[in-house]
Amino acid sequence: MAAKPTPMMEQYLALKEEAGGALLFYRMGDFFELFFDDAKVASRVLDIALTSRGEHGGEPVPMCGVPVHSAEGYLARLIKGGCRVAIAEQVETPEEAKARAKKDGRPVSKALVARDIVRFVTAGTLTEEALLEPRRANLLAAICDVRGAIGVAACDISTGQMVLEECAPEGLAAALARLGASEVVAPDGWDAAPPDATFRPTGDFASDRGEAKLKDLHGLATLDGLGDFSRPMLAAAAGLLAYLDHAGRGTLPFLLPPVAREAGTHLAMDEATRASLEILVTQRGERAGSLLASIDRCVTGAGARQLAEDLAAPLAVAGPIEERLALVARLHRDPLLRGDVRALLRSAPDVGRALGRIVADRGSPRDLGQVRDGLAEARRLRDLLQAAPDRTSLLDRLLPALGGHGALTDLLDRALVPSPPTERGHGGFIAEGYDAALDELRATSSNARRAIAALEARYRDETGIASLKVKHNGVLGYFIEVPAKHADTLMAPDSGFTHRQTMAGAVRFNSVQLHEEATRIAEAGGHALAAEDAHFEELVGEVVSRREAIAATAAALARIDVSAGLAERASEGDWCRPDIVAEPVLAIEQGRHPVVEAALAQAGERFVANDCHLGPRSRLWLIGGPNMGGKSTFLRQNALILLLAQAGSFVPAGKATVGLADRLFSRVGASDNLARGRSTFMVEMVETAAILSQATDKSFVILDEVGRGTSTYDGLALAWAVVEAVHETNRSRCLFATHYHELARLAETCDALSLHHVRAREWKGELVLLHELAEGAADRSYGLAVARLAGVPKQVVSRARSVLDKLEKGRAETGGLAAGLGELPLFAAAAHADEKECDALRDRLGEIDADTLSPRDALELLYELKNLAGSTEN
Ligand SMILES: Nc1ncnc2c1ncn2[C@@H]1O[C@H](COP(=O)(O)OP(=O)(O)OP(=O)(O)O)[C@@H](O)[C@H]1O
Repeated sequence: MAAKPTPMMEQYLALKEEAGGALLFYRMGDFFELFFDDAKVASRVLDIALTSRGEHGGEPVPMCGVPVHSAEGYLARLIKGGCRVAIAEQVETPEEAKARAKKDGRPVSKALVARDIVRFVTAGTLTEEALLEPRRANLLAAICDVRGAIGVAACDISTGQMVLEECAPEGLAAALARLGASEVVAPDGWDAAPPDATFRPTGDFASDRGEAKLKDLHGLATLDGLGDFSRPMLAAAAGLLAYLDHAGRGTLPFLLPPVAREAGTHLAMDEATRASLEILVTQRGERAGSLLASIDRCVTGAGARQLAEDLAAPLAVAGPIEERLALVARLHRDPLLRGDVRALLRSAPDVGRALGRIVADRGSPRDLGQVRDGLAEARRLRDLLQAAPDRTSLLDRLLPALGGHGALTDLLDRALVPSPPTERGHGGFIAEGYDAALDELRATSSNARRAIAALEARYRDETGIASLKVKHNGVLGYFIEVPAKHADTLMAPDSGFTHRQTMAGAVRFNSVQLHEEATRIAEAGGHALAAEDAHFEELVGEVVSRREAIAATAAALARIDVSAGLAERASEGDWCRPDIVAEPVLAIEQGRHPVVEAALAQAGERFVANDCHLGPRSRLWLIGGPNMGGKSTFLRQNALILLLAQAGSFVPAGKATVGLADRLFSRVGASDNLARGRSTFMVEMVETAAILSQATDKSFVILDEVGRGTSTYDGLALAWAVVEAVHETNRSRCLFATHYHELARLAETCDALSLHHVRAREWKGELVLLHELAEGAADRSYGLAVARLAGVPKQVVSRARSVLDKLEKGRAETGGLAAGLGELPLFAAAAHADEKECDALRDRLGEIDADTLSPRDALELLYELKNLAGSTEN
């Protein structure tokens, strides 16, 4: 029979049950211990030793532990490793536990300290400076379905921002891709949720609870003043708030009033487009090499976070884009002002995140210091900008938010030392002169310290022992120490010293005077600590009461940093301000790809700028040319230019006119893509299907070698049909790169399609890629020349040459791959023809009176119908 679990094990198991899927950090003295499977997971993720302790059910219990004082670093690694952690703290002292046991009549010696889970630490609920990346937002999102409409609530509890939105079920993946949340919460058993979501009870996602909770949180009678929130939005908000409440064990973090995100105000991009354009991270998941990394010149973490948000969700409305552009232009024109602004911002701490910690009750004296310094810097920035001529409308709106904190900064200035510590418990952060009583207590301590120093000198004199020292440690407090050989003098009964401890080479003593002085220090120290603690609470209260105004200041600082950073980037790279227009055009002169250009510059090479002119009469460009010729680069650079323009940035071009797009699509051919579980060709087709069903005449689409993941004939046929569909039905602006020369014949039937190619030359047998775009179809592929360039052995290339000669001869004789396509009706006509055949089938079916058919007639009819349908099969 297994032994009964110990009381401690019982307590552990109950807490573990409460922790559910989270690892349980069980506080034991100076350590957080983990047991059973939790210990195995943690020892693997943290690479720490797995030991065991006692037995449970006859088996040794696996265990590992981390010291409390360095727990943050371990937590960070566990969270990065995809774990969630429940922190179980001791919630009473051993003395209290004993007293409780005594009261209940239990043996005092076995009294167990009560423990409770005080917090769940999860990827989306972090506020600690050490656990957060300064330049990345940390979002928590909650999603749910209310009668077919999806509600999405997202917040960044490190800064308090909260956004609610609604979308169609098909839009959920794109919304989540845009948010890039660290953690997603969804109702139990909802299969449309991402599999790695945190699932919570369905009852948490009730819209009326969401509404009531938000009103309560912000002290409002109605939410109408904040925006128009739909039921799905409020249901998602309810799920989000319930999860935060659960994670914080009843304490909600800092949340600003929610903002409703309106549909149609932003440029829509799906997950595949984001991935292929490498906007925030590259396809390998790294920031270096992304668009963001190549344009981020922000000098503050908050600015970098805002820039990432701007790039993830560019705008689709001209007014706000122009406002952002005007501010970038103002700072671009004036390098001196820009330099001053950036210098001020550089020394501003992260006010938003410090505020987030303070409001969440996890703030430190250092956080108060950061709020003080950040607000002071904001005021200086306001003074600087207010004195500058030609302020833009955005700046005029931001300036008031930079000031208005005079009373608070004065208070913090007077109250805090210049660099307050991160530890609140040791005091030392309240400035001298702020509180006379505190100063007195400190004076008492330092007088006593001086008295102790004087005692040391006196005792040396009196005993004649020059090596006598007064020391201090955590266990004994103050004591007198002499080398063992002199101990006898102090051991004498009338010496005035009392023996405390004998060490290897030294002996320790106490004296009445020393004890008195030490007590004075301890008492004064204790009172001083209590006084500082009370001041800390008051100051926190002051900051909390102004939290919305402080958050507005933090947001204004971030926006100005983004604008100044973009202006800096524009002047570094000679970028231009784009003209934003409503018509569906994209006219780029001397456009460049910011990431490729920077990479080439590092290698000492020059990027060849190219023009792009898409408009109603020429909205689809078919681009051919050799491998490595620069087709993909050209496609992407134009997509990025449009994206940057709509995010309110200058663009890497000599001149740019950008017609606002509602959606941006980017697809790369199958083999360029990383395998994602499905066959690469399947992925390509799924993504192409999404474009054909969603792109509009306001969208911009780049398609790179669609169809190359399958056989030549299938690939060509698909590419042909896709180009026709985009041209005839979607009517989007589109750049289409292809290796199929045969597609050039589409120019004969599609009037808004034009042919282009990237230029190359063979010179003295070598291939020279000019990376220059020219009009007209590509003359040949240069595939073999590229293969030679890449180092394919000579014999293989020359063998390929003879195979190619044969193939080309065959093509000349038969008319090639596209022979016969001349007679093919246009896409729209073909689609119509399909409908007709389908209708014939329907008509015939309609004529049938099933009740009167004999079995023989039925069989014949089946053959007839099959025949009819046969003409539509392929
Ligand atoms: N405009 C340019 N100026 C200078 N170098 C360029 C330019 N465009 C591309 N390149 C260089 O050529 C390389 C290949 O470009 P890219 O991938 O765009 O070619 P591609 O035509 O799409 O090739 P493939 O058909 O093989 O996919 C780039 O990595 C870059 O180094």
